[in-house]
Amino acid sequence: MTTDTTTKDTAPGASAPGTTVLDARGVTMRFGGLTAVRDVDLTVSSGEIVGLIGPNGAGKTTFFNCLTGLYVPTEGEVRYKGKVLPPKSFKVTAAGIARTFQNIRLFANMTVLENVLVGRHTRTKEGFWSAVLRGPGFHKAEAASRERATELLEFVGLAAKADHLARNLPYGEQRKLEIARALASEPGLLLLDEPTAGMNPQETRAAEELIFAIRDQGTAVLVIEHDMRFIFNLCDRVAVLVQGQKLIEGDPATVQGDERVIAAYIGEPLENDPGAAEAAEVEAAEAAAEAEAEDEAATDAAPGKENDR
Ligand SMILES: Nc1ncnc2c1ncn2[C@@H]1O[C@H](COP(=O)(O)OP(=O)(O)OP(=O)(O)O)[C@@H](O)[C@H]1O
Repeated sequence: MTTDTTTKDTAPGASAPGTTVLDARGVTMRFGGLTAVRDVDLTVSSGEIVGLIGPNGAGKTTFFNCLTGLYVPTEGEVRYKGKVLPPKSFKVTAAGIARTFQNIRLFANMTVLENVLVGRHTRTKEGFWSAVLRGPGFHKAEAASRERATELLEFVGLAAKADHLARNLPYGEQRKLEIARALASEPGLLLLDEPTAGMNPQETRAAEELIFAIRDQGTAVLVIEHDMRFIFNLCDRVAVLVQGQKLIEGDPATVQGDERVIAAYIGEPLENDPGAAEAAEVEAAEAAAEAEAEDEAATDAAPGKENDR
């Protein structure tokens, strides 16, 4: 299987290179007493890949949900191509923002091609149910949609599997199919939530190539990922969230070398960290267990000790 990354065509939703497509300002999201995202600013421009990283629970997915209409931010504003986003996810998709999810959400019993066709429903007069139920209106629009869907499957390297059921695809290909389905809505901004989760190194490399190709077609990309090597290799710019706040934003080399980022990832307790006492307790228990194991090993290795195995 190969990914056709040679095409340099411009994507239908693309803007001129360098145009700001996403402009999030002061985004704050509270759940009761918990502030999951606090006062985050972020822009993404056409032709750019931006990474959003941070330790578990840092607020990355919550921030994504604020960009896609799944959540309405408690405070702040999100603009797409200059317009404030509508507070409904299907309207956000229609406006031009598409996403994939941390947990793959395909129609497992539909074919690969049908999954992409469903992704086109925001771009056809026929709605979602028409695509699923194949009503009369569907057949009219089908030819054009089918052609575009086939192009997208070629683009992601799945054309040969168009008639396979989605559930029969290997994991890496299911992720590619999710991306093809997201691209079917002709986005100007693609949000990828952990696109390489569960992938082997080969699949990760293929995903990287695919995302570069998407960027090269003029689509802006914002990606959440825990695989640091992947993110620093892929992104033009990286923003780091820690405890809901943006710690730093910059080019990969700057972010990679920042001591605060390293501290956040290795779990160095922050000042007034409420979890610091528990972390110290766990650390002490681990050290004690390690010392005990070392003592046992030393006793076992002592000369004259009978080997009882
Ligand atoms: N719907 C919700 N209701 C209440 N709390 C929530 C909700 N969604 C997220 N949270 C909390 O907000 C915080 C941020 O969670 P979020 O999932 O955005 O982090 P994340 O950076 O995406 O984490 P991970 O890398 O583990 O996916 C966490 O403390 C989480 O428990």
